[in-house]
Amino acid sequence: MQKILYHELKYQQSTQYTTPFYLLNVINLDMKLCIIGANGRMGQAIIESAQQQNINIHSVVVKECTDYVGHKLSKEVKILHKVEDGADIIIDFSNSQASKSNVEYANKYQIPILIGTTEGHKKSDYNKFNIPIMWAPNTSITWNIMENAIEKISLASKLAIQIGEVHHKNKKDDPSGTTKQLDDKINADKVWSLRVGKNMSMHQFMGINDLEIARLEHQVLDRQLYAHDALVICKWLIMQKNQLFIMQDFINEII
Ligand SMILES: NC(=O)C1=CN([C@@H]2O[C@H](COP(=O)(O)OP(=O)(O)OC[C@H]3O[C@@H](n4cnc5c(N)ncnc54)[C@H](OP(=O)(O)O)[C@@H]3O)[C@@H](O)[C@H]2O)C=CC1
Ligand SMILES: O=C(O)C1=N[C@H](C(=O)O)C[C@H](O)C1
Repeated sequence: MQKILYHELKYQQSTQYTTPFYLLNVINLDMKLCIIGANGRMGQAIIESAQQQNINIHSVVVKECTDYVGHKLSKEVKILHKVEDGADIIIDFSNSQASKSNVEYANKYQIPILIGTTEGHKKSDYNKFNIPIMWAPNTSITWNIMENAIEKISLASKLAIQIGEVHHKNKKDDPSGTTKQLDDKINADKVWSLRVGKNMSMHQFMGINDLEIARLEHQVLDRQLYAHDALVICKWLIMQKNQLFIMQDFINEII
């Protein structure tokens, strides 16, 4: 019998991103999706991921569009519904200024919304609404589990803390929304950021004292990760009550 080496097996299995088992009951739900910022890097990744998962893309919003009817898509997607005519959920990866008015709009038509944008706005801007809202500066489920661990480590041990991030050169905000949120929670002693290449996305934590060094790092190899996990979160969000949620609410309930 031919032996398959462990690393070969892993390689064969890992060529496509698969949904972790604990999320399968969430992912099987049906929903009609609206994507805001559909022509951007994340918008395109969401379209691709939704198509792979047979999720119904109901409507899209791009910058030039003023009446919330999708048009001028750079990928071929056939959708021309108005958002308010039947979308179950809105996913917003445009920019923070747009997000503020998008949430007003979502609230008017009672459509749950995931806010994926960073920079220039804060969670408390979205306290006053009566729809399910997810505030998600980083939609990676793995990262959010790590963020939870980092918070606990920072509380439990006396460490000098450094957090850092590396992102692609086209990223508009610096430091990243993820870094800002983490720093608000753990009050790091040093925060650094770098902008390199086209696709880079990495967050890092290091805590140090005389007796130990703790390091955690999360590197995203493809935006499909953020897109896939954002869609899982949307499926969870449409079942929730009218409230502002953070990613830790989702993590605590699902995992
Ligand atoms: N939560 C998460 O996990 C992640 C969050 N992000 C965040 O998502 C946001 C988008 O990132 P990315 O896709 O890389 O950026 P892009 O610039 O590639 O995409 C943003 C898109 O939104 C469009 N846009 C701007 N204003 C509006 C508007 N008023 N209505 C509709 N569309 C609009 C832009 O058009 P134009 O180019 O013409 O201005 C562009 O097509 C950023 O804030 C980023 O930090 C990114 C990755 C993961
Ligand atoms: O713009 C990006 O790319 C990313 N933005 C988010 C952030 O600002 O934290 C999430 C992730 O880092 C990718």
